[in-house]
Amino acid sequence: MLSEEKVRELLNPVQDPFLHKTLEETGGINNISIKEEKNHVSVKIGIAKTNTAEQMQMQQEMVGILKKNGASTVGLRFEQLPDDVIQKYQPAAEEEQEKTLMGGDKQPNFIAVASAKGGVGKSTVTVNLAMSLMRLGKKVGIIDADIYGFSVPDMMGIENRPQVRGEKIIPVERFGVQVISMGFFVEDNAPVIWRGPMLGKMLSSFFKEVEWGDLDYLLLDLPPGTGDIAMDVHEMIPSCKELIVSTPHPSAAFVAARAGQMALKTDHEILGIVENMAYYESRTGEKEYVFGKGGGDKLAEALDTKVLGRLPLQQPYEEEDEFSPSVYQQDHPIGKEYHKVASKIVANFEET
Ligand SMILES: Nc1ncnc2c1ncn2[C@@H]1O[C@H](COP(=O)(O)OP(=O)(O)OP(=O)(O)O)[C@@H](O)[C@H]1O
Repeated sequence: MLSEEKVRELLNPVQDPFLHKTLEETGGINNISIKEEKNHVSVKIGIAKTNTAEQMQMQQEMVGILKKNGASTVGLRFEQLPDDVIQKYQPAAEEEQEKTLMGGDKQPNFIAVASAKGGVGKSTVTVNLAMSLMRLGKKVGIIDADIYGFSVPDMMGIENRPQVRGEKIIPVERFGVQVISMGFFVEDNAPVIWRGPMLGKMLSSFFKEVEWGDLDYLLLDLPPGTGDIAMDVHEMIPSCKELIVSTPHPSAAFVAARAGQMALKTDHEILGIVENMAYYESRTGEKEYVFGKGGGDKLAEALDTKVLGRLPLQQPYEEEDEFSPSVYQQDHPIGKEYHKVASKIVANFEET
């Protein structure tokens, strides 16, 4: 016959699946009751998140332990641990989870490139920022997760597909940057109806199943908006910092502010804002503010951050770049502006 002490002793080492601490440490074992005549054990368990697949697994594990040790029937009830307990252990648990995200010892600095709406140049900025970081001597990877259009491979002129080595996917290297795009895995870039959970899974397999090597920076080109995918990223990579791409039109900035607000809410640091299509520079060097002016500054003020760079509308008369029309070389005026943005970003990461 099991005693209350014995039940506690048996369950003490079981781990809270979210906090990665034992139930003994979290104080998660409550109200043990034993009905001797039926040899029935019931326990109330406190864990960080209830009604999850992890809870089911834990339940099976605990029922197994108690039955193996003599209980005929087991009744477990789960409740959420008090907030102060969760807050005490959560940060360490998140760090732990992040450490194992990509398998290796060293985790890269994560940058999520976000925009509130499509077509503002988020992918263009991702690609060029990656190039500039690489030119600063950093090892850089890109995950193109913008399900509304996987534009990174085209922008970088990538025609080959990733190789598979053993169980791992080898990213495509282009101009010294490692690239994985969801577009590599869909037939002819065919539109797919993506749903939040699918996307989250896809992202996490990009972390785990891709042989990234030791990266310094991993840039995520996210779908525009503040939807599920952004939430998934926030949850998976708490240390991820956000770069927001916006256009100079004040109302565009207003929309982008919503994305930024979410980053603030979830404690994500905002690196800053890149204002794209900020002006048009005529042949004579005059700047014309085709899409208005001041949006980036307004947004920066609203989000308590800075405008890291302003990129002009690309001039149509320029000769084709050696790479591809969207990738600027180091000595190109736009390439130089990206270099400045990249340097500020490196400084941000290196001082924190
Ligand atoms: N500064 C610029 N001047 C001229 N054209 C630009 C500029 N920035 C981006 N573009 C063009 O605008 C289009 C959209 O850019 P991009 O794909 O980078 O935006 P996006 O925000 O990632 O869009 P989506 O969310 O729809 O994928 C592309 O054709 C790109 O070449």
